[in-house]
Amino acid sequence: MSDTILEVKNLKKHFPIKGGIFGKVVNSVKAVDGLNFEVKRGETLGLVGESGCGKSTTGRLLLRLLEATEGEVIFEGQNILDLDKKEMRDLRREMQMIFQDPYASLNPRMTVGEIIAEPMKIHGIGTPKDREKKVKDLLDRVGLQPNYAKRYPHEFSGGQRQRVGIARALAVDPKIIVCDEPVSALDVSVQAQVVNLMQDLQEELGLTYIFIAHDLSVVRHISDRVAVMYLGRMVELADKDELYNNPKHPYTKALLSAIPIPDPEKTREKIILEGDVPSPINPPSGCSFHTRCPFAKDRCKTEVPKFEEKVDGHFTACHLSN
Ligand SMILES: Nc1ncnc2c1ncn2[C@@H]1O[C@H](COP(=O)(O)OP(=O)(O)OP(=O)(O)O)[C@@H](O)[C@H]1O
Repeated sequence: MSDTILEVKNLKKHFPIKGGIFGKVVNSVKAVDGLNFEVKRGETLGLVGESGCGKSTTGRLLLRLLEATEGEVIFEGQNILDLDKKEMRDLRREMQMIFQDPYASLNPRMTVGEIIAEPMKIHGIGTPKDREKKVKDLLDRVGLQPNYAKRYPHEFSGGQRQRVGIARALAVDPKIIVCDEPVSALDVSVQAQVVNLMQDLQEELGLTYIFIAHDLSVVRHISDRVAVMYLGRMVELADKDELYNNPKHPYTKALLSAIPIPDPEKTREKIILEGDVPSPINPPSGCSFHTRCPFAKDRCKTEVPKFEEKVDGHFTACHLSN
């Protein structure tokens, strides 16, 4: 079995912007603009970056909940963007998603048991009795009482609802789960419990996670490797300790400047981000970060830096890093 479970090549999503009375396409939002990376089997790849950099769009493209404008998403050797509807429906079993807002993503009119059983029903897995048993097992596995199956989402706390969301994702025995800000809406104390549960499940079931989050401390805790996105592109990707201890891209350095370092002996270069994030409708030429980069040179204004492996496993897209 290959070590790589997912491979992404030149992935793009440009949302058209229509204008005028004829609704002609006048421009586009370059939400995702040429991603190239791999996900290793059994790892957690963290995906971070400021609001609007394209994290959620990337997550949705990987599961083909959104159609890509260009590129390839290769899951276990097969480009999923080439699959027809039926083939894609079968493959969805292998790839699930956990959402940020566990309340919005759970149907309030269905019992928790029905919610968790629904993906199994859709994929024609088991008899009603098998499903009932699996629901109870799953509730137990995510730390909820099996008799909660009869209750409705509004009867649960935020943390419990997210546990239900996790149980629903696990119901079809997926290999990979895209977790889109799964703990951002929860209280800090509950966040740790849910993250720990996710780590235990990963170990038990050999799951692969893509973990999207704003919070760099949470990402550091759960991830094996971390990728940093800026305006639809990846600017840095490395093992988490390497990324947090030795960031190479000025944008990563700026993001990390804001979080405290656990080791008081160490200091971190402070890089202050200037200005607002430019629009993904008309991103800056060259390196799209050059308008906010304190080190930008002339070359950065015109030449798009390649996303390259500069040292073993440490990728950066910056003309100035080595
Ligand atoms: N359906 C859509 N139509 C047009 N533009 C969109 C659509 N969905 C997302 N966008 C735009 O694409 C860009 C990337 O959005 P995305 O939600 O992927 O970012 P994000 O990094 O997940 O942000 P956040 O952390 O705030 O969720 C944003 O500029 C957003 O406004």
